[in-house]
Amino acid sequence: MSNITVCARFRPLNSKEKLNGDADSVCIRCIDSETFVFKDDKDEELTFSFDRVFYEESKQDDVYQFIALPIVRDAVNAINGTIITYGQTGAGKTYSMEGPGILECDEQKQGLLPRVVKGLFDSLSPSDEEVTFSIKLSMVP
Ligand SMILES: Nc1ncnc2c1ncn2[C@@H]1O[C@H](COP(=O)(O)OP(=O)(O)OP(=O)(O)O)[C@@H](O)[C@H]1O
Repeated sequence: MSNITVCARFRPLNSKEKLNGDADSVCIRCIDSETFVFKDDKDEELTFSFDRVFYEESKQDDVYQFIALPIVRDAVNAINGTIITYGQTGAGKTYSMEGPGILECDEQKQGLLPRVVKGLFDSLSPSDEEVTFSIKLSMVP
């Protein structure tokens, strides 16, 4: 796998979109876990491939396991990693990163940030007394 992993995630329709009948205009057709077909407004079909495509039913943990866990494992070995979300407003960037809320108690709904913090501490080996870890957290308000 290359050093850069690029994924696409589709969120489910929200209640307003369902009421509007937007389900009929969904223009994405799943091929497999790496490829989907997008039908444009001229009914032309375009095929897109990514390292992984997360469809509507994808779980927060699926996203964590594929995208973030390798980075967490590398971080413990002093290898830098970055996760960037990109998409139009309402696409689901915050949901993927934080979950429905940063203080979300339902573990299944927790996004990448709380999972990464937990994964990081779970990955530190307390048995090796020769190694010390320094963990710093900074946030841009
Ligand atoms: N995978 C998902 N499953 C369920 N709900 C989702 C999912 N992704 C997003 N949502 C919901 O869709 C709405 C918009 O998502 P979110 O706020 O994450 O978008 P955003 O890309 O961060 O938007 P903005 O750029 O405007 O901040 C929220 O109500 C969120 O809970």
